[in-house]
Amino acid sequence: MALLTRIRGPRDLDRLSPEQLDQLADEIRTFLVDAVSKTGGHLGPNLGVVELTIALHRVFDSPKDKVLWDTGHQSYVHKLLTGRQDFSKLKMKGGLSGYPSQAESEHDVIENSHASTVLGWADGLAKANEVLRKDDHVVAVIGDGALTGGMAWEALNNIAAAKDRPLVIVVNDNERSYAPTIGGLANHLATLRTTDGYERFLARGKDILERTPVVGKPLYETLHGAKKGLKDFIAPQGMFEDLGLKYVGPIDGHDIEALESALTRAKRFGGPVIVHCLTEKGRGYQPALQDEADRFHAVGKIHPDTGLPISSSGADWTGVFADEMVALGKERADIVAITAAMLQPVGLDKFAKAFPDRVFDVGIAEQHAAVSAAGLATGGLHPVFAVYATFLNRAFDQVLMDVALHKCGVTFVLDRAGVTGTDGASHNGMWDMSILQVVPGLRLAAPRDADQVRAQLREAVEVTDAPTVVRFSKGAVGPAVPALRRVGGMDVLREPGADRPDVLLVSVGALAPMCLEIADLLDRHGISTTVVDPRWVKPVDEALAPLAEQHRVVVTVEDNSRVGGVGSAVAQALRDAGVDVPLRDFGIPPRFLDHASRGEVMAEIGLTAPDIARQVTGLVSRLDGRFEASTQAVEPARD
Ligand SMILES: Cc1ncc(C[n+]2csc(CCOP(=O)(O)OP(=O)(O)O)c2C)c(N)n1
Ligand SMILES: CC(=O)[C@@H](O)[C@H](O)COP(=O)(O)O
Ligand SMILES: [Mg+2]
Repeated sequence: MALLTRIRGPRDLDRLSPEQLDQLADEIRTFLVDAVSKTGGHLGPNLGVVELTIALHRVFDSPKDKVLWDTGHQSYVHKLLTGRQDFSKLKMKGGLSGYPSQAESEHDVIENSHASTVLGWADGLAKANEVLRKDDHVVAVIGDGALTGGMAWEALNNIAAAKDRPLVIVVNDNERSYAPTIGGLANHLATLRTTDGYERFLARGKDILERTPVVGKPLYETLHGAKKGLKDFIAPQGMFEDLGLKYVGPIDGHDIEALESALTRAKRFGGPVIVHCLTEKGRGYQPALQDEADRFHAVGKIHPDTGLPISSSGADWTGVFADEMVALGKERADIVAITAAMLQPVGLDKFAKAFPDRVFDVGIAEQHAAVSAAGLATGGLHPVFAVYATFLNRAFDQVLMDVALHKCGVTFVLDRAGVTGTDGASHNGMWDMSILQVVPGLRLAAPRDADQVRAQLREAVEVTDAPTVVRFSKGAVGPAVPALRRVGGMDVLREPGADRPDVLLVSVGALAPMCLEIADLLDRHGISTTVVDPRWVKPVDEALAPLAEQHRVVVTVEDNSRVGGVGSAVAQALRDAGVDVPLRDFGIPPRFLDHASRGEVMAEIGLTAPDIARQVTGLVSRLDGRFEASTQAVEPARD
């Protein structure tokens, strides 16, 4: 790492020779494989942008110039070149974030990790430069996958309209999101990729053309003068230029010299310009290149030599869903699946293999996925849209106005719900149960174990006149949590050992084992507890209020924001039913949570059995005190 360790900031790149730059690129790849194999992280995307990042930081002057990354997962090389080379705790508590982070560096302008936002940011920053008469440059790097998101096109529509507002858009085209990028845009990029376009034609022939005079001028200048007509003659430039954006490319994204030349021209252009760079995801690392599924998009800890995972985790929630979808698909020909560019991560790859004609990858387009699902349902099918909980945030209006208002039978399967931890604030699935509470008719299931995932998915796809949601956690699924009996639609998981129970503990989803542990701890303090799993947390089960009435305190525990979540809904249902039992809701505080392991985050926010048991014990003793105090106060009066 002779060169890399000497790079403290982007300007240290300026003095390196072309040979040294190539050596630096090699060192960076070695560093990435070595570091990320120890911690896990986004290996494939970063291996693909090594030369591009070097070139960007040589041509532009960050942080004066703003370099933005969409989605943000490929910013590791940028981190390495901007003074952050300690990757030993990548994505861990106290270590580097897996995404751009303002707290880490002045070179990180935005903190992003939800895709397709960067062109909007760039548009705003470029407009601010114009209004404030600043000459800083704005550069937005966007992948071919992120470019499938509708927000990117809303931004392009604005960007293209201002011909004199400088903005450099680098399209990092590696032909893949996780899997190969799909759709008309992907096809168009493929055409541009293989076309010997105008730029390339001119660049290749420049020497000859400059030496060839035509009517007193070199042919090169003559051709430049002819511009558009000539371009169309050589190769249609397609939609970027038709939109009004200057197109430069395609450029070999692993050739630093070619990249610098293209970026320098783009920087001088004085208007919006697209620089189309061709890169290879997983470049230089055989295990990644051989991984057809996702080119090591995001790995756990791996053996650096083989790329094999260090430990294979047991059955996970996603896998349970994946298998049940295949079973359902065999039973019902009307069930179809939708993914927003995450076929494998959400477990729909098995369904796709079994029923290739019944799965739709819509690109990184959650809003469109929801509306398209409404169309599929109206057309007579039952769509299951499997998506990470945090990414459904994007499609709230579509769930409300298209799916729910139209009473469409669409099932949303929310993977990675609750605290996910290491991906930081943006990836925790902690808002779904709040935002979805307000959707009329929507029913939401939070299965507590694998059996319940299967059972509740089946119940969900039976619903034909409303949206249904099934949400589950990230990672390994725990052992089955048996029910003792059913009250209404709810499972009683633990009966109180007393005639007059103290606490009704309402457990949400995967937190069932923790709630049983809380009940055991309370038992040791003489507090008797019923633990109930409502299974369907929206609407609140009608049997809950009568059950609550038999207890002295209701406690809800959920891995969702405390604001507007299940606890709030239960409190409202009890009020509506005229049940006056004190309620204490435990959930995630309404703040953005720093990256750390799931366990560390849960401990930090007090979502652990000992923490909750301590607080409930305090609450019950305070109630006891109040009861005794009011008895004492009343007694003298009676005398
Ligand atoms: C709104 C949203 N949906 C889904 C994702 C998950 N996701 C992260 S990266 C990625 C693929 C990005 O592809 P591309 O932009 O081409 O970048 P590459 O990894 O190929 O470099 C997806 C789907 C996300 N981050 N944000
Ligand atoms: C950048 C992004 O949004 C995804 O790549 C995400 O980080 C993957 O998360 P999982 O590792 O939980 O699949
Ligand atoms: Mg890509």
